[in-house]
Amino acid sequence: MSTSNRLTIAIQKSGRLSKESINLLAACGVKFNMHEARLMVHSTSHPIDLLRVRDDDIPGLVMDGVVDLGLVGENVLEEESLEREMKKQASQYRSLRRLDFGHCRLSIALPTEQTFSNIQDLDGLKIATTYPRLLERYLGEQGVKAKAVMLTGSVEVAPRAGLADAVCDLVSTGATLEANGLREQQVIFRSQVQLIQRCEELSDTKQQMIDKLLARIDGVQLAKESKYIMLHAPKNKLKEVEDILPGAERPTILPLSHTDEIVAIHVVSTETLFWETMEKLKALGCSSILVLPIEKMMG
Ligand SMILES: Nc1ncnc2c1ncn2[C@@H]1O[C@H](COP(=O)(O)OP(=O)(O)OP(=O)(O)O)[C@@H](O)[C@H]1O
Ligand SMILES: O=P(O)(O)OC[C@H]1O[C@H](OP(=O)(O)OP(=O)(O)O)[C@H](O)[C@@H]1O
Ligand SMILES: [Mg+2]
Repeated sequence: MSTSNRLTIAIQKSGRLSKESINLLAACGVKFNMHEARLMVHSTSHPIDLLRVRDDDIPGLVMDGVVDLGLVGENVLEEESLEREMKKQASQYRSLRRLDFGHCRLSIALPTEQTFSNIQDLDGLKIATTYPRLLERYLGEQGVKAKAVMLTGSVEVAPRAGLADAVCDLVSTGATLEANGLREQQVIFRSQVQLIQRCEELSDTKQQMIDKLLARIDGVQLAKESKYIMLHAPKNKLKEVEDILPGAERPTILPLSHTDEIVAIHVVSTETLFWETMEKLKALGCSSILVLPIEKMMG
């Protein structure tokens, strides 16, 4: 695989990260004809192949140099790194970008009725988790002597099933913990998706493709954070308007037909335009205030 000039990217086959991984590539202009059953998918627009696997396998595939790139949560990435370091296996990779999806945290949770005042209360407990290395590292740092019990799924039922006293699992909204009578007590790791690359030098062709992809990813991320703001403003209030517009250091000012008193202002802003600011603009005499999403950006 690594000798060909086709770039290989490992993504999660089906789960929390699948859709957004595909969407990110699509937003970068890399197109695929997805078929649920196909584990290897060739891009129809670029010499890029997708390998659709379980997310747990992605860090290892990159670290072993089987694929060139991988999109994976930092929780899985760090767990695999620690595991491999312990076993003295290859654990190197290059972090290319942190991406704005798959945000979650790894937290220790106890049954709601159980009291918890500080981390030492975990001493002597059994904690069920899919991330034993991350948990053991945290407990070690805190000097807590608790036991990690490895479960690959349904971690939240462990206390009720009598398998453990507590859990250490991924949390986003907290709904899963609540539904299982558990209360989040301590965050031990915060995670989002990373794009990673294997360490060995790649051919110039592949590296150029990656560099181009990264520039596009940056453009997509920037566009996601930015808004295009348009409004009509009284010419004699321009200074006040510019002062309250977020990120409006160099706005475009355009004349309007049939009037010398009003101009159009266009500005790209990476900050949120809050309702309060829009109301202030209106009070200054501005009108036709539009806030539009941006699809792509390049500096
Ligand atoms: N509730 C959540 N909100 C946001 N991101 C999450 C959430 N839960 C998990 N994630 C992130 O998404 C990744 C994949 O989660 P998912 O539940 O799909 O994994 P999985 O069940 O282990 O799937 P697989 O079958 O691929 O092993 C997690 O490793 C984490 O990085
Ligand atoms: O705090 P919440 O918003 O409830 O999210 C947390 C849940 O999300 C993840 O599971 P997922 O729903 O992806 O299913 P899985 O465990 O079956 O993979 C995670 O393993 C938790 O169980
Ligand atoms: Mg998994």
